[in-house]
Amino acid sequence: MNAPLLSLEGVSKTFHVRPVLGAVRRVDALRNVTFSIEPGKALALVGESGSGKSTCGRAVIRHFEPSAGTVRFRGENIFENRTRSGDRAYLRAVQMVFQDPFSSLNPTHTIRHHLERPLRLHGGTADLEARLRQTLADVELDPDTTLEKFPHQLSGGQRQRVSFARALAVGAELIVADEPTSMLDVSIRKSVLDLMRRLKEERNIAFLYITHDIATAHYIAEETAVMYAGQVMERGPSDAVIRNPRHPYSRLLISAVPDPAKRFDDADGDGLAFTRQAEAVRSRAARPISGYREVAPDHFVAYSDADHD
Ligand SMILES: Nc1ncnc2c1ncn2[C@@H]1O[C@H](COP(=O)(O)OP(=O)(O)OP(=O)(O)O)[C@@H](O)[C@H]1O
Repeated sequence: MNAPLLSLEGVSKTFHVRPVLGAVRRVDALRNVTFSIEPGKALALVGESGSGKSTCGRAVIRHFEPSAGTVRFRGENIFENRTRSGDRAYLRAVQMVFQDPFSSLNPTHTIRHHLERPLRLHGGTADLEARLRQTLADVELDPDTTLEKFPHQLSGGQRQRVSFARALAVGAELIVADEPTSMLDVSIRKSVLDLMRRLKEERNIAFLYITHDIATAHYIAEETAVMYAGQVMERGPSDAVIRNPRHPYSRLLISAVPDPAKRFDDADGDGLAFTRQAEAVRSRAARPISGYREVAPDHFVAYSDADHD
């Protein structure tokens, strides 16, 4: 196994929500999250809404400091010994691509403007025009028809490609892609995933791929981690986790994929029984995890001491 590019060790994040009325509410958005990603590889974080996926991505881009645990990039704790030049280097090396490319593109600027600045910061002004055109070509956009356009003149898929081009322009080594295809037409999702695969293979870029679409996790990521209530329930090779999920919660999540062969213990098609069973699985999965069992090489499944109660 190569040295990881990114590793999270026991990362937790607690938010304290202060409503206008009533007591402060504690939200344990991340609880003891551990995983790592090697250069040029992808890990998919899958889970339903509110499971903590985006919080995890935001910790990696240093949007906030975890309440506990460490995040390391190339072995260095990203929250320790910070310097201005180190911060700048990290900001370039770790880029985020969001669900809605509109939110990160300025509507009043052309695509040329969006890419020129990062390219200049990263590699100076030499051959700027050629690098600009190459960067667009790298994300399969035609420089002649794209450079002078404004974001609203592009399709959703093209805009998302511009987001990836910006990450390339600054020399990203890790891209945190938070639901990058969920706002796109189904017909073009695959082409954006294909682009991500190509960036991995040809540019050695690593991905933390955040999604609730487990089928796409399999397509892009060597490893998959299933999250629920801020905890990783199961992680391992995507094939193993998706085709042979071992944690009851992973089975429940995967049963939601429209594949009749994978229904969650619902042989008689009894919807109510399924709902009851699902609730029981969720409430057990929300208990604090005590540790992980390695059920197959690099395939870890959470257990809780409370399960024996
Ligand atoms: N800034 C914040 N303040 C308070 N609570 C927060 C904050 N950010 C996230 N949370 C809470 O943390 C939990 C995890 O949220 P998170 O957005 O990480 O989940 P998610 O799996 O990415 O969900 P989604 O797919 O809907 O984005 C949720 O209960 C959310 O309400």
